[in-house]
Amino acid sequence: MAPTLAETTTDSFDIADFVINQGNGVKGLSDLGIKSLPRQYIQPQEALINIIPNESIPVIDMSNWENDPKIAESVCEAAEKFGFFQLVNHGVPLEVLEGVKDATHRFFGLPAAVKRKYSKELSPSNSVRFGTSFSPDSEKALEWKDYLSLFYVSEEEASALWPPECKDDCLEYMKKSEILCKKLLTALMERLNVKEIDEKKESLLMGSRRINLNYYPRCPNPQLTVGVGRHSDVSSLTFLLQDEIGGLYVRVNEGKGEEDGWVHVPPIEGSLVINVGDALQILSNGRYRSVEHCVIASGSKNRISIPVFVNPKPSDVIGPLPEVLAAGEKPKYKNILYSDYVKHFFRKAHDGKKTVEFAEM
Ligand SMILES: COc1cc(/C=C/C(=O)SCCNC(=O)CCNC(=O)[C@H](O)C(C)(C)COP(=O)(O)OP(=O)(O)OC[C@H]2O[C@@H](n3cnc4c(N)ncnc43)[C@H](O)[C@@H]2OP(=O)(O)O)ccc1O
Ligand SMILES: O=C(O)CCC(=O)C(=O)O
Ligand SMILES: [Fe+2]
Repeated sequence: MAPTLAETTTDSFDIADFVINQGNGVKGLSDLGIKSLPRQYIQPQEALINIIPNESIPVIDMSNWENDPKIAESVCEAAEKFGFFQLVNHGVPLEVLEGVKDATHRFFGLPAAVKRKYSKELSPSNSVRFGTSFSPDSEKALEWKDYLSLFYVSEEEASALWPPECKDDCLEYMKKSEILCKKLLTALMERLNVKEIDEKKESLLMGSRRINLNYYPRCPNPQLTVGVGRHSDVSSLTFLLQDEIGGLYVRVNEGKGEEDGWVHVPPIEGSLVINVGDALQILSNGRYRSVEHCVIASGSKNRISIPVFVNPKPSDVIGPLPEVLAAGEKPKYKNILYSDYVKHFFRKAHDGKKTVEFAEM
C-alpha cells in the first residue's frame, strides 16, 4: 500500500523500497506531494554547479545543408570546440518528435505495477529496462530521475518486447533520425580524412542504438539534488529531444583559462540537441570532444527528455582511426572492446569525464 503523505515527510518509511523495489520511481514520490527532499537525494556540495549566464552552445540551421558547405563546417567546429550543439530544420518531422514525447508521457503514466515488469529483475530481456537514478547500488546519493532504456536489436525483438504504449513511436523516431545521423557522421568523418564510411566504419560509428525515455518529476528543493549527475555519454553521437521545461547544463571552458562553468541548453521548439560521446572522442583521437553535462530538475514542472544514443556495436574494438594517426599523431587511447567500456560506465556512479580514463594509454 502507498504510504500517506504524513508518513513520507518523516524518515520512517523505506524510500528505497518504495522507489526502487516497488517500481514507484521518483515520479511516485513526487505524485505523493512530498514537501521536502528525502535525505537519500541530497547531493554532496561538489555535485552542485557554477552556472555561467548569457553564454550558450551553437544553434545550427540545417535548411540549406545540401548547398552550403559552411553548415557542415559549423557542425564540425561545434563538435571540436563545445562537443554540443542544437540543430533546427534538421529534417526529422515535427509530428514524429511530438509522437515520441506523447509516448513518453503514456509510459510513465502507467501504474507502478506495470512499469515494474520492465525492471532489471523482471524484464523479459536485457534490452528493455525501467529504472530510477543511474546506478543506485553504487551511488552515495540518488538522482531525481526515472527512465526506460530500450536497446535496439531488431524490429521483431522490439515489436515483441518493448512496452506497447511507446514502441511504435520510439521505432519511428529512431528510423526518422537515421538519415540525419548519417549526414552528420559523414561530415564529421570527412574532416578527419575518412573519405568513405565502409561497412566496418559504419559499425564503429553507428552499429548499435539505444533510446532512453527520461522522466524528471517536479522536485521539492531541486537545488539540493540532480536529475542526472555530471557525465559524458559513452555513445558516438547522442540525439536528444527535450520538452519545453529546460534543465540541461553543459560544461564550457574546461582548462581554457576562461571562466570554467556550466551553460544552460534552452529548449527550442522542434530542435534536437546533438552531443559527441566518448566513443567518437576515442575514434577521433580526441579531436572531437565528449563533454560533461548534467540535469537539474524543476521545482514546479515535470520534465521529459528522449536521447537516442548512436554507438559502436558491443562486439567492436574501438581505438583511434588509422586515418587520424596517418600523419604520425600519437594515439591517446588504446584499443578496447566497446561492451567492456560500456559495462565500466554502467557499474559506477556518474563521475564527470572519468570513464574515458579507462581507454587512455
Ligand atoms: C540510465 O541513465 C543514464 C544513461 C546514460 C547512457 C548514456 C549512453 O551513452 S547509453 C549508450 C550505451 N551504449 C550501448 O548501450 C551500446 C552497447 N551496449 C552494450 O555493450 C551492452 O548492451 C551493455 C550495455 C554492456 C549491456 O550488456 P549485457 O551483456 O546485457 O550486460 P549486463 O551485465 O546486463 O550489464 C552490464 C552492467 O550495466 C548495467 N546496465 C545494463 N544496461 C543498462 C541500462 N540501460 N541502464 C543502466 N544500466 C544498465 C547492468 O545493470 C550491469 O551492471 P551490474 O552492476 O548490474 O552488473 C547516461 C546518463 C544516465 O543517467
Ligand atoms: O535530460 C537531458 O536533458 C539529458 C539526459 C542525459 O544526459 C542522458 O540521458 O544521457
Ligand atoms: Fe547524457
